[in-house]
Amino acid sequence: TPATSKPALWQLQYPICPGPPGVYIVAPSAGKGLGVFAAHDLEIGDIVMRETPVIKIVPPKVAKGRPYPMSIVSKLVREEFEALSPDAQEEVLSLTYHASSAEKTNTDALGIIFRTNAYNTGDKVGLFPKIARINHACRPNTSYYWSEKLNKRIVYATRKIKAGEEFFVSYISLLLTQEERQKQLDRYGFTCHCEACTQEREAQQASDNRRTIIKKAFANFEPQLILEPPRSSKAKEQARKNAKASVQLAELVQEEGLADYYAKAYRIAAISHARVEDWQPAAIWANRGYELRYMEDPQSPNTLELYQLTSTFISNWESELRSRFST
Ligand SMILES: C[S@@+](CC[C@H](N)C(=O)[O-])C[C@H]1O[C@@H](n2cnc3c(N)ncnc32)[C@H](O)[C@@H]1O
Repeated sequence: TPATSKPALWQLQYPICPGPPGVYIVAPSAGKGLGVFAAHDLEIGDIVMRETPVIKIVPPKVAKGRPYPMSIVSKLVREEFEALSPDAQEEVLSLTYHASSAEKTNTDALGIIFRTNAYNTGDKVGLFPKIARINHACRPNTSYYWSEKLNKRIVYATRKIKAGEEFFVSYISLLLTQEERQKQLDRYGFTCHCEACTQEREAQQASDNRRTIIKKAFANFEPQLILEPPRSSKAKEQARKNAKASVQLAELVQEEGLADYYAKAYRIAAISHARVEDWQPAAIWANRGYELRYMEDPQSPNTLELYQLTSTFISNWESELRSRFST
C-alpha cells in the first residue's frame, strides 16, 4: 500500500500499539568505548534489560580465584558459536575484548571476547551481547541477577536514573579499596575513572575506610545471625551492642552508596533487633530488605526468607502492642 493511502477501517478501530518506549540507547561513552544510556527517567527497581544468553558454557573446574584455562574455554565457546545464526555470530564478534600481547598471537579471539564480556550464570558462564555493552562503575546505578526460571539475566535500576545518564554495573566485588579494585579490573584492560575512583584524596581515603569496615562487619556479623535469643547475660549484652552496631552498618553502606549491599545490611539489622526482641525496628528493617530483594528477584530464597522474617517480626510486634495495651 502506498504510504500516503488512508488508514484502513480496522486500523482506526484497532490502532497499532507501538509497544513500550525503549529503555536504553547504545552510544559512545567517553574513554570507555560504547556504553548504554537511559532513554527516559527510571525509578528504583525499573527493569533496564532482560536478556537470554546466546552462548552458555559449563566452565572447567579450577581452584577458587584461579582463572579458567583459555584453551578449554575457547574450545567450548567455539562449539556453541558455530551453532548460532549468522546475525548472532556477527553480534558476538562485534563485542569489544581485551587481550595481552601474547594472547593476541596465540589465542582464539572468540575465547577472549567471551572472557571480557561473559557473566557467571548460575553454575555456568553466559554471554549476553546487549548487557555486555554496559560499562563498569565502582558505585553503580544498576544491578543484575540471573533467573534460572526465565533463562534470562535481568538488569534493574538501584537508584533513580535521569534520561541520558549512563547505566553502570559492577564487574567485581565492591567491598575493596580503590587500589584493590583496580587490580581486579586490570584483567578487563582499563583503569577505572568512575566517580568513586576519581574523588579527592581525602574522600577517596574515607571511601576506602568505609568499604574496609563494611567488609569486616559483614564477616563478623555472619556467625551471629541466628534467631535464637541469647541466654547468658554476657550474650545478651553482646546482642544489644550488635543491634546498635547493625544500624551503624546500614547507615555506612548507605553513606557509601553501595546499593548492591543495602538488602544484606538491612537483613543484619532486622535479625540483630529480633535477637533483643525489639520487634518494631526488626520488622521495619526486614521489610525494607524484603522490598529490595523482591525487586531483585521475587522468587529467590533471599526474598522468601525476608518475607518470612517480616511476617514473623510484624506478628511479634503486634503481640507486644496487644499485651502492652491490655495491662
Ligand atoms: C563488557 S565491555 C563493556 C562495553 C564496552 N565499552 C564496549 O564498547 O563494548 C568491557 C570493556 O569496556 C570498557 N570499560 C568498561 N567499564 C569501563 C570503565 N569504567 N572505564 C573505562 N573503560 C571501561 C573496557 O574496555 C572493558 O574491557
